[in-house]
Amino acid sequence: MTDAPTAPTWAAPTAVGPLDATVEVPGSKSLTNRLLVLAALADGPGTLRGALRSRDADLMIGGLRALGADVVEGGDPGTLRVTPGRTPVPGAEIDCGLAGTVMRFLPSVAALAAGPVRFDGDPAARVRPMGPVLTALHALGVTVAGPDGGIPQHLPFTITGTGSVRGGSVDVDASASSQFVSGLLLAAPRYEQGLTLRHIGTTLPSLPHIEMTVATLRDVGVTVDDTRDGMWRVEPGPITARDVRVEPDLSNAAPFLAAALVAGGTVRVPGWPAETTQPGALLPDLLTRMGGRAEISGDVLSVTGTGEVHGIDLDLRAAGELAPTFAVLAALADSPTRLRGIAHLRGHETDRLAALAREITRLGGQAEETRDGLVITPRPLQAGTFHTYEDHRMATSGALIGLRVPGVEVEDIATTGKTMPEFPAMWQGMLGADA
Ligand SMILES: O=C(O)C1=C[C@@H](OP(=O)(O)O)[C@@H](O)[C@H](O)C1
Ligand SMILES: C=C(OP(=O)(O)O)C(=O)O
Repeated sequence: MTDAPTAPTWAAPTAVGPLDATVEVPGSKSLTNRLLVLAALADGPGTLRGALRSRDADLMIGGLRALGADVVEGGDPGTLRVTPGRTPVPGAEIDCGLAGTVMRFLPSVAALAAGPVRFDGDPAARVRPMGPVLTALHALGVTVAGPDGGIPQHLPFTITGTGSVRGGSVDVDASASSQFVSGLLLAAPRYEQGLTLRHIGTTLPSLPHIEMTVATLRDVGVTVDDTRDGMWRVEPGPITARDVRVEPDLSNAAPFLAAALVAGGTVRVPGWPAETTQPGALLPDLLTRMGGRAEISGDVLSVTGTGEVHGIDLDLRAAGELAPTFAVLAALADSPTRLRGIAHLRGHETDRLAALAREITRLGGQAEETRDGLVITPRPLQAGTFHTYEDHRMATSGALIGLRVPGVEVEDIATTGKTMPEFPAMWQGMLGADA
């Protein structure tokens, strides 16, 4: 196991005392990218306020522009005015970067174009699973081609539409990613017969993210029936243009709130929604189970810790994107932890189960992969490089370990730009230090 970083490292600051910080987190990636897609397919111009500006959001904006939508900043960077193109433009090239939401949400939109639209992304994106969404589009009469013949299972690929999509019924195995379902449902109101989608896999991750898709569709006037488990029916019809405010990204609040448990003291996040479909809604309960105290007062969530962290047995199927934060919390706990239900993390930005096990072990901890998760047994940790594999949540997790363990160097902290470019300054700000 080599320790040589492949990108510059960032010296993670250690906490010198209990925290007392208020951290404003930027807009939700998942909501921003859904609302952008719906705005681009709507019946008139619409506006997003408090939208995330980050690599994933900019890639979504770039993809939608390539498909004919006009997206402009209105005043401040978080205000985006979106004017739909009359029909998606053929001949477009879409760079998905490493964004699951772009590679899984835009093929069903590109299918509405009359002509080819080519998709590609980062080298690391070319191993993320795509097969089920492309097989479904093929079954709905859309031409899908990859470099090797057959239905492609990964980027790159080309979608060639005829100007309209028939729609109808499809079976999709979404056990590798809920985004297969969300991507198909988002464009479905624009399909002639709408869409009936049935999940045929044994497990279904990230159900809150599918509920988020259903809620955002309903908010723009689309009729969705989700009364049967593992089945969704989207009726064809117009998508109403709207002026919407994006909630803060609760998953990106996770490392800051978890910091209160690691360093002791209190971290407050304003703008905490009273109701939300974001999986981060689980944070107050989960952080309490690991030794913190959570309080919601008005729209401010406060988490207070003592520096003591307890191990947990946790099924994170519904909220896999929280797993990196909880894995490193577990490495700093006073008893073992088992994380379950997250086999699909092997297809995230990197194989997160392997990456977390390797990096925790590299610092002297004990973390083992199981079939569907991790078992982490606390051990004293030591200085070293925390490798991040172009994964924003690995980078924020390395910072969290560094609060407690002096001498942690986080490789490529800039990779947090995927969803939170301001992370290094926000982290220093939480510690009361200058960036
Ligand atoms: O639809 C979304 O916005 C997301 C769904 C989830 O994907 P998976 O179901 O692939 O885990 C989540 O992990 C990802 O960060 C965002
Ligand atoms: C899995 C994640 O991202 P993506 O949207 O690229 O799938 C994530 O942000 O944790």
